[in-house]
Amino acid sequence: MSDALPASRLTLPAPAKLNRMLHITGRRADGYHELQTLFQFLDHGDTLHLAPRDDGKIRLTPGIAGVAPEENLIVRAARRLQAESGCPLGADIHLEKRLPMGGGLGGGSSDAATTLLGLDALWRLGLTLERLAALGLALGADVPVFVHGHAAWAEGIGERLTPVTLDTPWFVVVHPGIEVATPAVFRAPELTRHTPPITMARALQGGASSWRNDCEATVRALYPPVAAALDWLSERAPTMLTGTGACVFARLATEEQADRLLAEIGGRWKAFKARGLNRSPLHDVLDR
Ligand SMILES: C[C@](O)(CO)[C@H](O)COP(=O)(O)OP(=O)(O)OC[C@H]1O[C@@H](n2ccc(N)nc2=O)[C@H](O)[C@@H]1O
Ligand SMILES: Nc1ncnc2c1ncn2[C@@H]1O[C@H](COP(=O)(O)OP(=O)(O)OP(=O)(O)O)[C@@H](O)[C@H]1O
Repeated sequence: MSDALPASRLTLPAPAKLNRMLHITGRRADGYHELQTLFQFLDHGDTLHLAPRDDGKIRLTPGIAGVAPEENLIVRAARRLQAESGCPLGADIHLEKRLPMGGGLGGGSSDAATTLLGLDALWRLGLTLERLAALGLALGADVPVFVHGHAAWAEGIGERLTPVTLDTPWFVVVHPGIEVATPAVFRAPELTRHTPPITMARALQGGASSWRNDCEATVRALYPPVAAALDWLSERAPTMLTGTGACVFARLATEEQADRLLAEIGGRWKAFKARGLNRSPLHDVLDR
């Protein structure tokens, strides 16, 4: 690391993810659930602007309503990176938030991963993706896939990753207007926790029409607005829940079909269209 303050500043994407399928295969002694899931990125997400500071302070603007600065995953990621590397530099970080919170789109995890990779570059630390992913895992189960930046088959709690290449359809993502608390879904007694593990080859061979999300029945029961959005969209295109919700996504073959569906949704819900991506746009920008 050089002594001089690096002059550069970076504008970086923090893309959303979808869980194209999600099975719950068990529960560990610490309460965390063993999953098998396929992660894919979207060409839609938050944007972070990062600039180094020479006084070691981490300043985030604007804050997120309801999230204290020291709890914000961006600030926590920056502090962990300082602690891990001993770097004396700080950062000014400006967040353009587009992804709904508690949406199952991994917004907070993606913001954390973009912070780790962005500050590693700005502070010229040269940490490996493996080390950054290990740092990130302590912040959230979904951080490692955003750090590695490739669509993946994930096992464990989401940290054992194998890169995959999935179909890249268009999606219409609908936010049913409520926030789902991930811990509440994982605490629910009726959640199915014993789907027999399958091989990655079998999951991929079945293809999109065979994929499902084990959280769906529980989320439907706990959050009727999610059930309503799933029912309405399913009549128009193959539709699934991402993560533990609240967002649901319809799969379309063409952008025109996505536009038609968005038009039909009108003002009923907040919704956006996006294309599935097998490589994170963050890694395209940073060329990692
Ligand atoms: C379900 C997924 O959306 C799939 O992508 C994610 O694994 C959830 O990731 P996340 O929102 O980053 O969740 P975390 O902040 O790691 O965990 C929130 C809470 O959900 C529960 N949790 C989460 C992940 C997991 N594999 N098992 C769990 O039981 C735990 O009670 C945990 O305290
Ligand atoms: N930078 C951040 N962006 C969003 N949420 C944050 C951030 N920092 C902390 N949080 C907290 O994390 C919680 C989960 O946010 P997030 O957007 O990651 O949910 P999610 O899309 O459901 O994620 P997942 O798919 O990983 O379950 C929020 O409710 C909020 O309290």
